[in-house]
Amino acid sequence: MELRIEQLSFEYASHPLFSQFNLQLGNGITWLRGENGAGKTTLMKLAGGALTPHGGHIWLDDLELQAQPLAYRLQCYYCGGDTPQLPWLTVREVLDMHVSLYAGADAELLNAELAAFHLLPTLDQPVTTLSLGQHKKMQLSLALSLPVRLLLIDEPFNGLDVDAVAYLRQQLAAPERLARQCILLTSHLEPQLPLVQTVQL
Ligand SMILES: Nc1ncnc2c1ncn2[C@@H]1O[C@H](COP(=O)(O)OP(=O)(O)OP(=O)(O)O)[C@@H](O)[C@H]1O
Repeated sequence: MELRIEQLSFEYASHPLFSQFNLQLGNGITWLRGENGAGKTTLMKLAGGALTPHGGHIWLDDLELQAQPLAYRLQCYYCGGDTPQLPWLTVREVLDMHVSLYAGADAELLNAELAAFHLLPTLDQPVTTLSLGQHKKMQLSLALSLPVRLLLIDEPFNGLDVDAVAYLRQQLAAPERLARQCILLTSHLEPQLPLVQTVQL
């Protein structure tokens, strides 16, 4: 599996960020580094199809984002620090929506992740009532269980309690996962994970 970004350009109104930018990632974990404001989150959103490039091409294997945007997006999951997109839903409804969107999603696997993160008691709460750390755990439960080829995780360990950090490290480092998924993560601290590549922005 491979993520390929070629000749990418992107700018915010007053802020050029990427010009003729290239990146190629294979299976396993890539650590995306860079100072505050370097563009790490923006790059992850571009790679996940949440932002549209102003130029260039992005492929996941033979799927080109611009040519097959829906099919491409269904092979990615972006786990960011954003607040809930659909604030009127319960936690269960947010999760169900993802399970029904992603073909092959395994509800039992998702349940196991929710249990590991101690989120089962929260399922019927409005998603807006989750704490920051619980919201992160909900997103991480999806990240760890959805059958996607590309995982994009912004600051995976921020806001997590000690047990959750240890659990997440163990899950991300599982050899079976590293062999089948391309994982791009940002972290200001050394992630202490088996890395295949470090990219400095
Ligand atoms: N929606 C937006 N509109 C305008 N400018 C933006 C927007 N989002 C981000 N930026 C700007 O783009 C630059 C890159 O932001 P981005 O969030 O990608 O950086 P980052 O490397 O993830 O930073 P950090 O390490 O602080 O999270 C920053 O200067 C930021 O102010």
